[in-house]
Amino acid sequence: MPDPDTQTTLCGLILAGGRARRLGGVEKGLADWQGRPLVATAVDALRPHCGALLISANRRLPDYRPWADRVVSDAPEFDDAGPLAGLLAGLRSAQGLGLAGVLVMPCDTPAVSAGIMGELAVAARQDPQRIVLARVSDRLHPLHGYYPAGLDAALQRYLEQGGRKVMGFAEAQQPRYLDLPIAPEVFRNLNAPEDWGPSGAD
Ligand SMILES: Nc1nc2c(ncn2[C@@H]2O[C@H](COP(=O)(O)OP(=O)(O)OP(=O)(O)O)[C@@H](O)[C@H]2O)c(=O)[nH]1
Repeated sequence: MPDPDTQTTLCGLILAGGRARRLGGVEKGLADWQGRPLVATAVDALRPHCGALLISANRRLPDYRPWADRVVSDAPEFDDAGPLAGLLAGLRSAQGLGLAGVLVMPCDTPAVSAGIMGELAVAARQDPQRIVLARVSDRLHPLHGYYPAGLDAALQRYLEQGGRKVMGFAEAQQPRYLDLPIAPEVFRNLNAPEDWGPSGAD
């Protein structure tokens, strides 16, 4: 019997399309983090598990291109609709590429490693028709998980009806939860200059 872990090709999706208001509008994914653009940390975490890697971005697209196979922008009708708009663009691309679904993470959680995303990838390949969400100490992380490509139509409807909550969408689709035995701080995201330490973000 074929090993399910190797039979399903996933599409990586890094969300970097937000306006980073708490950072004063700096392009967060391109801000320096330990000598590289922050987005590079998410590339490291996703690349080993994915047949194709997408970055969801809405500004400075050429600067993201070296880091991914494709940069995808939000549909104009969902401008400023939040992370779900980026997820929809990713699901549509995965469909176009014939891939099962997207293994997603935001650009701003640099401590989330390839090992952690690998655990989510294994869970996704066991049942590629279902959403998988990371859960750490009872807290859900719906932007770290797996979404089947075939949910694009349902997500489009949710957005058209004004839905903007990632958990609201995900929980309506009977997701699986993957409990990760790690410290909650690992999922800390960078939002404000002080999260970079005394010098702040560039
Ligand atoms: N494609 C896309 N991604 C988004 C959008 N809004 C937020 N994101 C991404 O979703 C993740 C979580 O975003 P937030 O922290 O809520 O928003 P942010 O824009 O990063 O920062 P704030 O404006 O300070 O809240 C980040 O990786 C963002 O880049 C959006 O409208 N489109």
